[in-house]
Amino acid sequence: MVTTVVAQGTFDILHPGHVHYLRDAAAMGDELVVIVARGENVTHKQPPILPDSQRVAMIEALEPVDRAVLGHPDDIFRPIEELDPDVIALGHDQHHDDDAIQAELDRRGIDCAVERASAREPDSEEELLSTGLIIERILEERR
Ligand SMILES: Cc1cc2nc3c(=O)[nH]c(=O)nc-3n(C[C@H](O)[C@H](O)[C@H](O)COP(=O)(O)O)c2cc1C
Ligand SMILES: Nc1ncnc2c1ncn2[C@@H]1O[C@H](COP(=O)(O)OP(=O)(O)OP(=O)(O)O)[C@@H](O)[C@H]1O
Repeated sequence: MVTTVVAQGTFDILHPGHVHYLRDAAAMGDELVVIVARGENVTHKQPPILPDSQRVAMIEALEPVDRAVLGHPDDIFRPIEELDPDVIALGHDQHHDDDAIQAELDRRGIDCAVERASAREPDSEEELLSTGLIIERILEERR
């Protein structure tokens, strides 16, 4: 039986931390589907610069990813119901509460584990493993 893993995030300006996360998530099962957050739903930090369709296309082009889909506008569990994954791989710093997600999966009758992916640390002082930090660097150096 094929096991499906779901990863999710904004993925605005791509960097090696994203690749690490998606490789880690892919290693948790046989196929990896990525739910890309709608820009309108990214309210806990600055919204993405790049449009939804461009972020989906870039994630789908990455080697560990089998499929990328744009998230639902109102109900983040709707795509999960449709995809029926075996594992949800949360990013190491994603603000979602693991137990709350597990409780909602149970409530909806979805048999799925919730795991945390590992973090990748910068391998040099110059490396920027955060979209927010890349944008800060651009604003500092390209005014
Ligand atoms: C299990 C799960 C499912 C999600 N599904 C959606 C979705 O359908 N639509 C959406 O806009 N965001 C969805 N999100 C939220 C975003 O992927 C994301 O967590 C957040 O908006 C972006 O912030 P981040 O990149 O800091 O994680 C989901 C998150 C989780 C944990
Ligand atoms: N250095 C990293 N190591 C491992 N995972 C990462 C790293 N950076 C981002 N991720 C993961 O990639 C996913 C998408 O990240 P997101 O789009 O929020 O980018 P980000 O670079 O963390 O952005 P920002 O720093 O602006 O919040 C999240 O699940 C996050 O945990």
